[in-house]
Amino acid sequence: MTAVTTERGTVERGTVLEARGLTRRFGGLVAVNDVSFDVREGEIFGLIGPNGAGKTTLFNLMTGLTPPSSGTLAYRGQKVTGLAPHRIAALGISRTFQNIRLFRALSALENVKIAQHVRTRAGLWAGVFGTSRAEERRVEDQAWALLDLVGLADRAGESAGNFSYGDQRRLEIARALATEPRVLLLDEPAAGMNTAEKGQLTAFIREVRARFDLTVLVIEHHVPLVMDLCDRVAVLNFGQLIAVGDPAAVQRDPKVIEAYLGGE
Ligand SMILES: Nc1ncnc2c1ncn2[C@@H]1O[C@H](COP(=O)(O)OP(=O)(O)OP(=O)(O)O)[C@@H](O)[C@H]1O
Repeated sequence: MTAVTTERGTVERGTVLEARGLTRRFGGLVAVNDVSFDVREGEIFGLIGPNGAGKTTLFNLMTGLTPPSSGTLAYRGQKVTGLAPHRIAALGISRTFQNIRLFRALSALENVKIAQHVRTRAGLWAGVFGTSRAEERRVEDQAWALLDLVGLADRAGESAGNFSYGDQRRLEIARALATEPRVLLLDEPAAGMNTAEKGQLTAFIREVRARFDLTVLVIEHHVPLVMDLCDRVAVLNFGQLIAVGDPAAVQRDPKVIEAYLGGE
């Protein structure tokens, strides 16, 4: 058990995710190389590293999109490596993507409602038996609440493809939250955001964590944002984990400085 300080105060929390020896090879390239770390319940855990370091591949291993060559990931003590992405999502691990994956022609509201169906009975049976009115109303109300949370309720009827990058990223977060996750993985949430939007992102992610009692993992290139936002930070370089710890200590770590300067 570890003490974690959140908006709700300091509490003792256990380990949510345990990565042990996660490795992924693509031909001769070892994109993720024997990576082990723990993520504690309720923390915001940053994943940084130079381009091509293996950050997205690690998220793909954790969410079942890419099977590991070796190694395991356990979620609350249960091994999840080997499970299909939808099974991992149903256990409570949800994510956004570096390359936004919205249904561009559909409205913001429809995008959130579709994501919710991963979780609802309606999702399983709607195609066969139709959906009950009460269920449909619950899905609709929850979708509106999520759009309100991400500040897009007044644009619920607009096509997602019309939104700015920043708004699309917020809509992606609403979609990820619609699956009622316990762990949320954000792949470069600030990418494409303007300075004002980036400035609001820290408060927004913290609010989302508190509201939904989440554990958050975030891949982010914008170092000031990572340092401000994260409780702990892990650094990947050429697929290997070279540092894990509190943001200030990681920033001072000679191995980390070398990795970043070496890449320039
Ligand atoms: N499906 C794949 N097939 C072959 N090589 C891949 C595949 N996916 C990733 N790679 C390679 O694995 C390495 C790690 O890529 P990855 O996208 O995980 O890095 P990253 O740290 O997320 O990079 P960035 O910060 O640029 O997004 C890169 O060399 C990449 O080219």
